[in-house]
Amino acid sequence: MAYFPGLEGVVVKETEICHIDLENSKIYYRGYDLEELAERSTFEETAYLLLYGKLPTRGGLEQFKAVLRGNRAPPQHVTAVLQHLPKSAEPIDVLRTGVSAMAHGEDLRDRSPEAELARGVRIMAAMPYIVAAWHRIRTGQQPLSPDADSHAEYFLKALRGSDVSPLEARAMDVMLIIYAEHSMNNSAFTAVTVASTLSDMYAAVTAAIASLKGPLHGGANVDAALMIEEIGDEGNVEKWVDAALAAGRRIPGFGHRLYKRGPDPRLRVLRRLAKELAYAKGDTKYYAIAQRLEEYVTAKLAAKGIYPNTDLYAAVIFKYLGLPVDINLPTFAISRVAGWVAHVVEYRRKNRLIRPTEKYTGPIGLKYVPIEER
Ligand SMILES: CC(=O)SCCNC(=O)CCNC(=O)[C@H](O)C(C)(C)COP(=O)(O)OP(=O)(O)OC[C@H]1O[C@@H](n2cnc3c(N)ncnc32)[C@H](O)[C@@H]1OP(=O)(O)O
Ligand SMILES: O=C([O-])CC(=O)C(=O)O
Repeated sequence: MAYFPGLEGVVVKETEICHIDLENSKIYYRGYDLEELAERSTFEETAYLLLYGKLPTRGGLEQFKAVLRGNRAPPQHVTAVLQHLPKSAEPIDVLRTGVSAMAHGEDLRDRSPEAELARGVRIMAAMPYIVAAWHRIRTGQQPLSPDADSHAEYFLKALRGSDVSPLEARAMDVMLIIYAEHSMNNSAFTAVTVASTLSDMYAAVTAAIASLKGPLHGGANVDAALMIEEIGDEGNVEKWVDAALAAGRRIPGFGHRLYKRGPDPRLRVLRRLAKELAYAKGDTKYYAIAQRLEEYVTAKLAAKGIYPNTDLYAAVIFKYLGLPVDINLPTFAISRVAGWVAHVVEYRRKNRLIRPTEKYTGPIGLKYVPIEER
């Protein structure tokens, strides 16, 4: 039997959701160039595209936005659960708990793709509230549910409790578009694996959030931000990187299972956006550190197939948007839920239980020894 550690190169499903063209450094959502979506679309429109397979008409988009608006506040018991959690709880863990809690009280017997899609949209709608409410509860403030035109603006307003500039709302919107989907990454695979047992969408998204948390996946956008803060000045980059590599550490925001021959294509958009925000805010320090990191680490590690990934500049952009560092990670989830739900629904239409196998390397035929004789 073939053995592929880390399932590298194994095809688990056919898909029409995302195509990554490694030769030409391009990503397509449902056939549309991600860079064009980042420039011309909105998160709501892109999420609709991922979920329903086509760009919405104006009426379709308005209807979708109304459904999101109508479901921003999760069932009341979810806020009550948040209010009882220890204030030290990490926002990504609280989001996992919040999404899991959303399931309670709902009749989950209908597991058809249509019913799961409707649940997925409700989860997507409520995630910004859960993350923002948790941040406010842990800092002794009341959760907010502000008026806002877009998902991005709502999230920033609910989190910060202050006005959001058009540039900030647009920057968050671009981040949500860029992070929304990326083929069979670990969290999407986790969601699909859970859903393949015919479990429900809440369970699949809860598990996907748990996967995203890890520092080899979404957690890197927190580690990259902490690294940039620790480096503190672009002049310190080389010393910091040399010391980290000498200690056998991995540099967060670098390396990728797919991008071994060049940087992550999403970087082109994010680098530009980070620069725009840096100059608009009159504070180029974090952008300069990321740029120097990109140059120095690439020069050192490209021969090994290590290039910058999305999380390097995502960390810079979130810093300029004023996000507390540990909110970077659930912000990724607020976006990626679009991809998770799209994959679960697509897979459910031709469901087959996911059940790989393994190669046993332990002993067999050992003789049982009674406990008193061991
Ligand atoms: C949105 C996302 O999820 S993007 C990914 C975010 N994750 C990170 O940024 C965390 C840092 N990066 C990593 O840990 C890895 O590059 C991964 C997990 C993303 C991809 O890993 P893999 O494809 O399994 O690469 P693999 O582990 O085989 O690494 C190949 C070699 O490069 C090294 N390497 C990989 N990433 C890094 C890094 N960030 N810094 C330094 N060295 C690295 C490995 O140690 C290994 O070296 P070796 O051959 O001397 O043992
Ligand atoms: O594809 C991956 O393995 C990780 C990644 O970049 C993502 O999920 O956006």
